Amino acid sequence: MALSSPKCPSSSRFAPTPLHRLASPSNLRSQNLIFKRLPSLSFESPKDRRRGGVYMQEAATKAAPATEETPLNKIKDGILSKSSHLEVRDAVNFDTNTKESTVSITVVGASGDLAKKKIFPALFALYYEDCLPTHFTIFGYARTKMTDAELRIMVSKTLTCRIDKRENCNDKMEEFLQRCFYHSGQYDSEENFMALDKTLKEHEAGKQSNRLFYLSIPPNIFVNVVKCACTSASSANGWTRVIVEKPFGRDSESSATLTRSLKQYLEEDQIFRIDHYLGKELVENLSVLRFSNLIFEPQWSRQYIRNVQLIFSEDFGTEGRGGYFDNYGIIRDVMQNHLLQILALFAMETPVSLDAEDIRNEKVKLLRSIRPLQLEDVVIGQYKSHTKGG
Ligand SMILES: NC(=O)C1=CN([C@@H]2O[C@H](COP(=O)(O)OP(=O)(O)OC[C@H]3O[C@@H](n4cnc5c(N)ncnc54)[C@H](OP(=O)(O)O)[C@@H]3O)[C@@H](O)[C@H]2O)C=CC1
Ligand SMILES: O=C1O[C@H](COP(=O)(O)O)[C@@H](O)[C@H](O)[C@H]1O
Repeated sequence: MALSSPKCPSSSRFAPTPLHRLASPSNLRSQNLIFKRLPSLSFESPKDRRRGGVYMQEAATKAAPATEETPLNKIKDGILSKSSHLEVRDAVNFDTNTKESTVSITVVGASGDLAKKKIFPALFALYYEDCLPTHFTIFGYARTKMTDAELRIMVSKTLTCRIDKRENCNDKMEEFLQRCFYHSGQYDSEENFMALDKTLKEHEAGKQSNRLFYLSIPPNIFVNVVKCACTSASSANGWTRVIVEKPFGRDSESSATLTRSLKQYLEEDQIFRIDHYLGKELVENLSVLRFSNLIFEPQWSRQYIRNVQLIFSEDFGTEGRGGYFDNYGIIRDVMQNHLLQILALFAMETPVSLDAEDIRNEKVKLLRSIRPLQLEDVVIGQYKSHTKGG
C-alpha cells in the first residue's frame, strides 16, 4: 500500500504519520483531532493555590475563524456547481493509475452534530497538513436527503484553518470540499450499502481500495451499520476499518456484548475506538508536561501535590442532546471515558516508552490500584433549566 506521505510533519506535536495507520487512535491523536474547549485541570483549588498548589486554568486553543475568508461564493461558483461525481472527479484530476491505492472515508451519520463539529474539520486538518493520501475521497452517509452541494455547504461552515493560519487556506478548503460527496441511505439496508459500494468503486477507479467507515451515529445502530458495511460495502482488495465513537456500551457487560457483535463482522485490528478527548491539546501536552519538564517531573508526586481536581464544565446548554443525556446520562457520557482517561494520564507511572501499548499498560496498572468508588463517596446533582449561559 503506497500510503505514506513524505510531507507529514514529524515534530513531536505532529508525530510521523504512516498513512497505512490512517485510522489508528495514536494517529488521530497526533493530528490533534479535537480542539475546542479544554477541561480545567487543577492540582489544587484556586483557594489552595495560596498554600503552594499549582492551578492550571482553561487553555483553549483558538481556532483561526475561517468565516471571514471562507470563499463560500467562490466555492459555490466552483465545485458546488458541479453535479455528478464523475464530473467532479475529473475536475480534481483524480489519477486513474491503477497501481496506486485509494482511501475512501465514509462518515456514517454525516448529517449529525459530531460529524459537523468535529469529524469534517478534523479530516480537513489532516488534508491541510498533507496527511491524507493522494487519492482519497470522503463520503457522508445518512438518512437525510442531501445533495453533494448541500453537504459541502454544511461542511464548509465548520471548517477552520485552526492549526496555523496560512495564505492558501481557502484554496485548500475548496480542494478538500471537492473530495466530499454525499450518499443517502438507511443504516440497516444492505441494498443502500450496495449502492454506496457502487459509488465508491466509481471513485476508486480500479485502484486498490482501502475503506474507512467512521460511525458518527447513536450506538444502538452501530452493529446494523457494521453488518451492512462489511457485507455490502467492504473493500474487495484493500483494508476495511471502522472507527467507533464512544460510548461503547452502558457498562462492562454491554460493552463486551457490543465488541462481540462487532467481531462477527470485523477482526479486532479493524476496529478503532476513539476517545476524542485524548486529541485535545492540553491532554496531549500532559505527558510532555509531566515527563519532559524538569521542574514538574521530580515534583509530580503525592509528596508535593496535596489535591488534584479534574473539572469538566461547558458554557452552553443541552443543545438537542437532552434525549441522549436522559437515556444515557452525563456520568456514562463523559466520566468513564474522557475524564478517566485524563485521570489515568495524569496519575500513571512513567511508561517504558510512549508507544500506545506501554502507555495503556501503565494506565491499567493505575486503574487497578484505585480504590473503587462507593455511593457514599459521590455527590450527584441535577441540572435545572435556565435561560442564561446554559
Ligand atoms: N456530539 C459530540 O460532540 C460527540 C458525540 N459523540 C458520539 O458520537 C455519536 C454521534 O453523535 P452526534 O452526531 O452528536 O449524534 P446525532 O444525534 O447528531 O446523530 C448523528 C446522526 O445519526 C442519525 N440518527 C440520530 N438518531 C438516530 C436514531 N435514533 N436512529 C437512527 N439514526 C439516527 C441522524 O442522521 P439521519 O437522520 O440523517 O440519518 C443524525 O444526524 C454518538 O454515539 C455520540 O455519543 C462522541 C463524542 C462527542
Ligand atoms: O463526548 C462528549 O464530549 C463533548 C465535550 O467535548 P468537546 O471536545 O466538545 O469539549 C460533550 O459536549 C458531549 O456531550 C459529549 O458527548
